[in-house]
Amino acid sequence: MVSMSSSITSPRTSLAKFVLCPKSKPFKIMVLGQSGVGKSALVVRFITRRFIGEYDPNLEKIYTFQTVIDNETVYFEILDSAGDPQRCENLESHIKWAEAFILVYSVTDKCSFDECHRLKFLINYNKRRRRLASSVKDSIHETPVVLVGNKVDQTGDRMVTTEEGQRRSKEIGCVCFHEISVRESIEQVYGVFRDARRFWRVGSKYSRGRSESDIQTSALGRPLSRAASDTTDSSTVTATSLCRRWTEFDLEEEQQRDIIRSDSTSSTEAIDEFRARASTDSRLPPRPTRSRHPPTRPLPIPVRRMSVAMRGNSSSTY
Ligand SMILES: Nc1nc2c(ncn2[C@@H]2O[C@H](COP(=O)(O)OP(=O)(O)OP(=O)(O)O)[C@@H](O)[C@H]2O)c(=O)[nH]1
Repeated sequence: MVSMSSSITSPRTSLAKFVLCPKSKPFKIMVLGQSGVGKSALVVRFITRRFIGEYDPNLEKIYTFQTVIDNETVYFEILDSAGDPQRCENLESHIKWAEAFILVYSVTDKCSFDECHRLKFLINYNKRRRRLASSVKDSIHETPVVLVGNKVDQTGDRMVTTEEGQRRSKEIGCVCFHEISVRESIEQVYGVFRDARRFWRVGSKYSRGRSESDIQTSALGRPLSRAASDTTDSSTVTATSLCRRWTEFDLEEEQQRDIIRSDSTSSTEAIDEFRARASTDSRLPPRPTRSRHPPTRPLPIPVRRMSVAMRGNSSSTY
């Protein structure tokens, strides 16, 4: 159990609080995932910088917290959804409330990994319905979902590989993917919230009227990737086995590299295969016959233009 009564509020009271202070528009983020994956640990670590081992699994709270991200003060409202999301009655209304999501699984629990698929579907479903009801401008703004594989410190118990996490992140359309240990590293935890905020910011700028190409460059291209690695300190560098972050852009790049790699390793096989195909033992299927003189295209029927002498006519007769 953790005592954070001063910063814990219900959605309604916290909103009322922020209405009184118009400058502090909160950034509403929801942490979702199966029970026991470390959602409360993640949120409390972000807020207090401490790892607290045990939490009441039935406490569903909104934490309000203020910090600086990219030189900007951000007022977080973090909803830590509690317990089993399959039994949570308010899940859909909570999803509608949030502006960004952190979808957590434990790398030591395959079920929690599979659950992310369902939860992402639920997010899409509820957000899409909401967008349809709102303006066209809002509909451009996708809600960012960051996929997080937690408990990488438990190396012996790992059931989900890094590659599976990367692939899943791309399949279900998350903006980026992190593997972290809430227990081991505050920097990794901070990186998750920072990216959620960054992607949300890019999306909201987009919906305020920036061109699509601008957004793609800054959200998935070099500038943002570089910005993320700017803050990479020694702990993040040495912890490549413990923590890595991938944007969709990075994944595509890695896939392309894989393709090149696989091409180069199988080059001799490819040559052999080519040679085999080049053999004329008449077992190859016949090529489709192509006529020497392809049928000429029918010429367009000439359009006859008729000039009508209007002289002497009154146009009003038409
Ligand atoms: N080894 C390890 N254990 C962790 C880590 N993060 C959380 N835990 C432990 O995992 C257990 C569950 O953590 P919680 O934060 O309560 O998980 P939750 O997702 O909030 O669970 P519910 O409240 O039931 O939804 C606790 O015993 C934590 O101490 C981690 O990074 N490494």
